Amino acid sequence: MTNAAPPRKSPEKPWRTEGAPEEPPKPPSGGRRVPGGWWGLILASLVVFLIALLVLSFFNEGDEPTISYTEFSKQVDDGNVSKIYAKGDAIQGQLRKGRDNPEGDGTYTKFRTERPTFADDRLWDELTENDVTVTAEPVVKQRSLLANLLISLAPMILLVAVWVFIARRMRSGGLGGAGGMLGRKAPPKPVELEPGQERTTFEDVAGIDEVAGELSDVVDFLSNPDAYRRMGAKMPRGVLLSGPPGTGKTLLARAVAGEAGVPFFSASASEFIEMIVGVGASRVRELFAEARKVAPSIIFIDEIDTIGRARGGGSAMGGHDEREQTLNQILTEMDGFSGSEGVIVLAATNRADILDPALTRPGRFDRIVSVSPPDRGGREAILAIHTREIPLAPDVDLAQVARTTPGMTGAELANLANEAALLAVKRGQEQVTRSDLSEALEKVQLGAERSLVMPEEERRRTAYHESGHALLGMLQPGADPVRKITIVPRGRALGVTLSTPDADRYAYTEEYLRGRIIGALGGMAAEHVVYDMITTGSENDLEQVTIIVRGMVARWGMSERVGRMSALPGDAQQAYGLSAAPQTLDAIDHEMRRVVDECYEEACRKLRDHRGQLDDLAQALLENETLDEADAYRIAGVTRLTKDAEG
Ligand SMILES: Nc1ncnc2c1ncn2[C@@H]1O[C@H](COP(=O)(O)OP(=O)(O)OP(=O)(O)O)[C@@H](O)[C@H]1O
Ligand SMILES: [Zn+2]
Repeated sequence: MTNAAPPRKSPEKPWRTEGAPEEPPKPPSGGRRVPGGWWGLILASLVVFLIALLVLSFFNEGDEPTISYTEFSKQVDDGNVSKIYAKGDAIQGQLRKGRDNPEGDGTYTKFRTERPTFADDRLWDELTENDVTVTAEPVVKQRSLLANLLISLAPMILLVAVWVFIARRMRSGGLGGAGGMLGRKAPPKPVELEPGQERTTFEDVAGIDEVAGELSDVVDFLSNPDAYRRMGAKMPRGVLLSGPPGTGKTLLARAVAGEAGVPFFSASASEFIEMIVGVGASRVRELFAEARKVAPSIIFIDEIDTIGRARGGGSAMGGHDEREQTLNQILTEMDGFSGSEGVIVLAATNRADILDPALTRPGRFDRIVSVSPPDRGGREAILAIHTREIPLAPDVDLAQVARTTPGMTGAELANLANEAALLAVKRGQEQVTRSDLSEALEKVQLGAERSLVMPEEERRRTAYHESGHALLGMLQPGADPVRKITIVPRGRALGVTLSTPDADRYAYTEEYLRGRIIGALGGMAAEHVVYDMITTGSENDLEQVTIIVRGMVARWGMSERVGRMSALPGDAQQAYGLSAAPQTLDAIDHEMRRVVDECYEEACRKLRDHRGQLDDLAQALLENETLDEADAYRIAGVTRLTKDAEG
């Protein structure tokens, strides 16, 4: 499906309260790797600095020892000192010839010392009495004219050198000049397609058939460019694959190349960005040149949003100019295609909404293909692909696994299959069984178990916290069924309650969203109702609540007072610098608080009304640690409200 209109919301991840660890947040784009060139520059400056130091020390021979003021005083009294330089209280001096080895430890002829400010001596008189030549100022030894010149000019020379250096890089695009010194990376290498080698095809991609279909004419063109050329037909130059992480965008691009049997060049946009302006652009140039040499071919650029985000938006580090130059170079290269050259650029992003409109203009990435997480059938097919090489026990039902994994992406499913296989190996089995799969699923969904000995008191409180989530989830009409409750610490969480929908969900009602807020507040409410106190254990819950309520009030028009508009920016608007008026922000704040307060009150009230069931659940959790769906509903005495829509 080519999406001109905003895409429907894709099915959401199963939600969990006290969520197990999410993927670690990616660092802000733009600066995601330490640019090699920058290090080179630092190294160069260091070398220059060292040389300067060497030159200096050459002119500044001999380090005088520092002696105590007492000794100095004595030397003066003994008439050993011939002359001194003084600046403030710092004194440098020289001994008379032949008097250089006065008593014991010293073999110095020159020295320095510091006169204590409180020294209440008659230094001047002593000096004159003993015939010492006194010179005030330059404490620093007189240097030759040349050395002085060098020192004063050194920073200037350094600056100019750096400037010339950067300018050269810019002009030569990093190809000539001192390029080698900066450890420039080799241009991206194509993935060779040797006859014997197994190549990725559409067979390896499942669950996104309509997307593969959309790309089939690209394959057609690549495998037979002459036919298109004769007809004078123009192919799209760029196709943008847009979708959440792990949905198989890279896999698809590879499959297109594999199907057509053409070379595949892949690069991640963040690799282009260097601190030094011009390097990214030159890398782009090289990449396209390579691809043209062996055309027809495919260039795949991952994370295109790193360089392709709309201008004027909040710029990340990594240099605005560099990003813009790299982007411009890509656009220029794409404009440069005559369309029949046979180089097609596929790019991937999970943030199509923030892309610079220049990228999606006709003749560039004018075809946007959105890749969504797979539906139930798709999940089953993906599981089948990733268990092709895994011996499955007869009790394994992939359709059933697919039913219990709404929202999971291809990458997550691949991971699930692998985890199950690992478990089977660990247990010394010949085949992967149903129970391996369900345990692997638990691990993937809830996070890995942690062996953590919890004080009894805290275990109890956790049991009530999770029971609060679970009971409210079960009581809420239309809420996602509770699948699992556990007080075994997992990931960063002390306990987890997992709810997943029966069927894939695409849009949400206000009632459902309120239900989710109430459920998410259930943990805190239970602690409040049972212990009359709250703990820090609800941080993650509150984050979820905030995200949902912000959406309801400021983006989905569910508050009368704020009105039917997207008042708070989504990223697209942020990129264009739109933001709400102060009064609107006030109203949003007020409304968000109101909704959350209402939900919290309702959560507490419901838990008080159903205190018996709450106690039963908590007790069962303390005894069993983990409850599955059937147990949970039975113990709470709640009838399952939703029907299994898909199975
Ligand atoms: N539709 C699918 N069919 C089969 N396998 C899939 C599918 N989607 C993902 N996978 C599996 O997940 C892996 C990771 O997917 P891939 O790297 O292509 O995702 P992506 O969308 O490019 O992710 P990202 O945005 O993080 O780069 C693939 O190598 C493949 O094993
Ligand atoms: Zn919680």
